[in-house]
Amino acid sequence: METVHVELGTRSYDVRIGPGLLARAGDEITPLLNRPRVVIVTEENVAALHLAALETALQAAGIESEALILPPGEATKSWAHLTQTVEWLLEQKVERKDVVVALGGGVIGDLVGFSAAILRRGVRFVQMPTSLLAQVDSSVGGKTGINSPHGKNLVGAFHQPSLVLADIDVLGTLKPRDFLAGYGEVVKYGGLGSLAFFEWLEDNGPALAAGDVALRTEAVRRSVQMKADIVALDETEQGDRALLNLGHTFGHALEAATGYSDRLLHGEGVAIGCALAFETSARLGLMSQEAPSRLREHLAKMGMKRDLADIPGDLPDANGLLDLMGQDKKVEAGRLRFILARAIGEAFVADDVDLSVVHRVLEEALATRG
Ligand SMILES: NC(=O)c1ccc[n+]([C@@H]2O[C@H](COP(=O)([O-])OP(=O)(O)OC[C@H]3O[C@@H](n4cnc5c(N)ncnc54)[C@H](O)[C@@H]3O)[C@@H](O)[C@H]2O)c1
Ligand SMILES: O=C(O)C(=O)C[C@@H](O)[C@H](O)[C@H](O)COP(=O)(O)O
Ligand SMILES: [Zn+2]
Repeated sequence: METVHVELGTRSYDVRIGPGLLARAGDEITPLLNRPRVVIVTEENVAALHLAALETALQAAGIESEALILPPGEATKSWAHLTQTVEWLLEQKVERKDVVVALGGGVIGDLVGFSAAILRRGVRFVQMPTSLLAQVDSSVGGKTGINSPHGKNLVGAFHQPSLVLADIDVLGTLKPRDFLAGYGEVVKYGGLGSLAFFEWLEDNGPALAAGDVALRTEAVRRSVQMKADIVALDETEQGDRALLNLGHTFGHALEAATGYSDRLLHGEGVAIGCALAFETSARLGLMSQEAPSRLREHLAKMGMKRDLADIPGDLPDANGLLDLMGQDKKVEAGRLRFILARAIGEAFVADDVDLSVVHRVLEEALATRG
């Protein structure tokens, strides 16, 4: 088993990564408990596949548990399900010193983390990420929240988990589309901070997607280590944490444009968004045209969405997409900021981007949709 430590002073915690962690959950969680009881929040798909195993593991360690099972999908990151979750936690008489377990993908992790942040002004929670996306990204770093009709993740809080248990075996039950969406965030790490990691993915991506547990563990470990290093330096995104947003200014606008639906999953939006951010960087003369082409080539080899043409149904025009970007949390004094790059692995936060260039990139990308 691998452990990545997230160093945040009194809010520090470990991320454990490896096969068989679900079965060890009781032993891992016991040291955190004030009494031998936890509450679990999960969703239907994950509950059907993995909740019984978790409950058995907790029972074996003498820990009682109750579970709330929510509907799956991005629409669950909503005011309605936040209310439902918080009211259920209160009904369960969850105390300040108790621990809430979030068992699921990024949707459950974000919703439950935010519920824990506001319940009795803050209770501890453990992330048990079950999707690739949640293991490499959303379970680590403490960004929690829900979506608003105005945009993605617009209501939330920074609330760090007390422990993250990433069981690599549970990735085996993911649908290929969900696995590849998570892979979009993995590629993002290479794109933002490490050409060496990107090259490793070019070599190992297909075997990793095919199910190799050692390669999956290594991809999760390296991604989480990169995120932990950035978060330790800038927990609340005053500066360089924004690099983790590579691809998201575009991606979040596309998710809003597609109604947070199955038309476009978050990780798919991120992959397309990374390609658009690289394309914009190349048009601005910051990087060679070879970089966006190489990124797209890798996404194509993995069988992933990489262009606006890969999104089914209608999309707004370039102005409409730029409008949606106006709700991005990186906006300062009314000005959009983008994560651009000088090369693969060399991203930076750009404050003064010529929006006519972004507009042209979007128009040309939209034109390929026929
Ligand atoms: N907080 C952060 O830092 C952060 C980072 C990245 C993404 N996010 C958020 O995460 C969300 C996306 O996360 P996601 O891609 O995990 O979505 P998700 O939680 O909807 O999971 C994707 C799909 O996989 C299914 N699933 C999950 N685990 C499974 C398993 N082991 N076996 C079979 N099916 C399984 C789910 O039921 C769902 O249908 C978005 O809302 C995004 O904004 C947050
Ligand atoms: O942890 C971060 O910081 C990230 O930006 C990670 C992203 O992958 C994630 O999607 C995050 O929720 C986006 O943040 P937001 O602040 O743009 O909502
Ligand atoms: Zn993301």
